Amino acid sequence: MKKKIIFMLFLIFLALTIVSSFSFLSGGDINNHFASRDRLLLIGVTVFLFIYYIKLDKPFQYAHATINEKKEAEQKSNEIFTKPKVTFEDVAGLEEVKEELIEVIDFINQVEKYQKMGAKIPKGILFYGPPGTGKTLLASAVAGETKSSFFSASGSEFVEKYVGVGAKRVRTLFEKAKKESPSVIFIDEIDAIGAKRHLDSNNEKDQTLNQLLVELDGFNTDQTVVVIGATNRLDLLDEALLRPGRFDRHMFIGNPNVKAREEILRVHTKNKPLALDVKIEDLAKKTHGMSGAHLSNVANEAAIIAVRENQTTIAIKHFEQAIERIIAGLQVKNPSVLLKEKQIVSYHEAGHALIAKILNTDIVQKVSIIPRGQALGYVLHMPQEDRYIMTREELCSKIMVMLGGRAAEELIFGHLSTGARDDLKKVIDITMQMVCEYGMSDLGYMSNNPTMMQVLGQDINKEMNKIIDDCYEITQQHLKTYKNQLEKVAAALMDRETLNNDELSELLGDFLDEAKDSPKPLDSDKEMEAV
Ligand SMILES: Nc1ncnc2c1ncn2[C@@H]1O[C@H](COP(=O)(O)OP(=O)(O)OP(=O)(O)O)[C@@H](O)[C@H]1O
Ligand SMILES: [Zn+2]
Repeated sequence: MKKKIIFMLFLIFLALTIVSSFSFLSGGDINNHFASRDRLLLIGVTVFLFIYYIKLDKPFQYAHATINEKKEAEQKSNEIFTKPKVTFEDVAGLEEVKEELIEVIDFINQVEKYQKMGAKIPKGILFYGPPGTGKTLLASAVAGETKSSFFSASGSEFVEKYVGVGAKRVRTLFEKAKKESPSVIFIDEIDAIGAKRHLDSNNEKDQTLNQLLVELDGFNTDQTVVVIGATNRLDLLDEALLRPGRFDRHMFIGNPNVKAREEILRVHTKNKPLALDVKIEDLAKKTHGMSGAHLSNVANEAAIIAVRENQTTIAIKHFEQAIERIIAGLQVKNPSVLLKEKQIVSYHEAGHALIAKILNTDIVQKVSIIPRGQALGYVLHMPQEDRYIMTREELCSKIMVMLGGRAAEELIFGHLSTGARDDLKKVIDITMQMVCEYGMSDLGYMSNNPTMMQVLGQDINKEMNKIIDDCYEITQQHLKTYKNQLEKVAAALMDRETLNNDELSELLGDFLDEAKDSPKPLDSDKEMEAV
């Protein structure tokens, strides 16, 4: 309204200015003092009205919008919470993680019991692992099991263009969660706010992260709020976030093995009419490398295909079509390539595990052919004790374990594959240190000094190759001697996809039964050896 009036006034004054100028140009009296002063006044007022109108139209309005937008951004989403009905029964597989979470659940359910003993509630839990593996599902199951209020947010929701808004939203979220306690706050994609703070220092993001840290440090013991963060990239997170008292419990949520895939498929076909020819065990075998989300998709797609074909039940062919469709979407290789690759990876990992057993190096905690990150399979080692000093023999043993994969492939298939790339990188790193830092070669003492390294380049190479060749030969010998065992382990991996230390020992019988210690719970200190 105001804008309109100003605009009208502006038009009137503009018209007056034009008329007066016109009369002046067409021979009005130049010396008329009043007329000339009036004209100037007219022009002045017109210009003023024009500027006022423009200002009213643009910057004022923008400022207004900014405040509104900012307010809106502050209030956005995260006050909404639910009371999930999901329980651990709906989460298939992931037994180790569920076991660890039971402790947290017990804590929430019986706070007083723990408080009496002066125990503090575990505040921050971090789920990490590939997408679609059930991190969100698991977090809502924790809330479901404890009848807690469930606040779900995504890290990216906190990333705002206005400084302070993200931080304010974090604060409101925690305030609300405390009010609705017991609560579980789930922050997906936590790396969006919790990424390392160095390089691209972004004021708004830093403020948000700082606020999150303040909140994590800030609850009292009488407020039962558990925060679960999830990320696909643990390595991106700022260390401050991972410190004790904050997100100090890290749980890897990986892709399911064959048994877990079977269970997930059972969960997702529970309420679907299946034809008699559907064998879930077989479907599980055909879906190697898929995540829980893919499997839930397979079940849904199969149902859709069956409906489209006017069937009353879902048959195996519908599942097969669904699997093909999802595999095509994933651009995964066709099943026959997949099978061949699975075989190579099985022997490769079996090679690592067997050599580790023979040489009695670190405890093999788990050997698996489930893809993880870039790796097609992996062996998890658990150092037997904290080591600060290693002998030459021990370093050689480490190298041999790493070469075990490649040696097994060569022994069984007669050819080498690209799968040992990461192993070789690590082998080269260790040998380089042995030669150049620890003086463990015929070159004797030498320091890691660039000039010396340049002069001795060729010799260093020769010494390194000598060590690697020697180690490789011994590794091959071992695998030849224990080829039966190698085949046993590889076959078990083909079938079960993961073996823990006990299963491995059982499989190998009395064969060098040295690794008696039972596996310890997962933690981030373990060494992971990629294919
Ligand atoms: N272990 C599982 N048991 C049953 N269903 C599962 C499991 N894992 C995944 N799913 C199915 O996949 C869907 C997606 O899983 P969810 O959103 O929990 O994965 P996520 O790990 O949080 O993924 P992202 O990292 O992409 O956020 C779930 O809703 C569920 O249907
Ligand atoms: Zn390997």
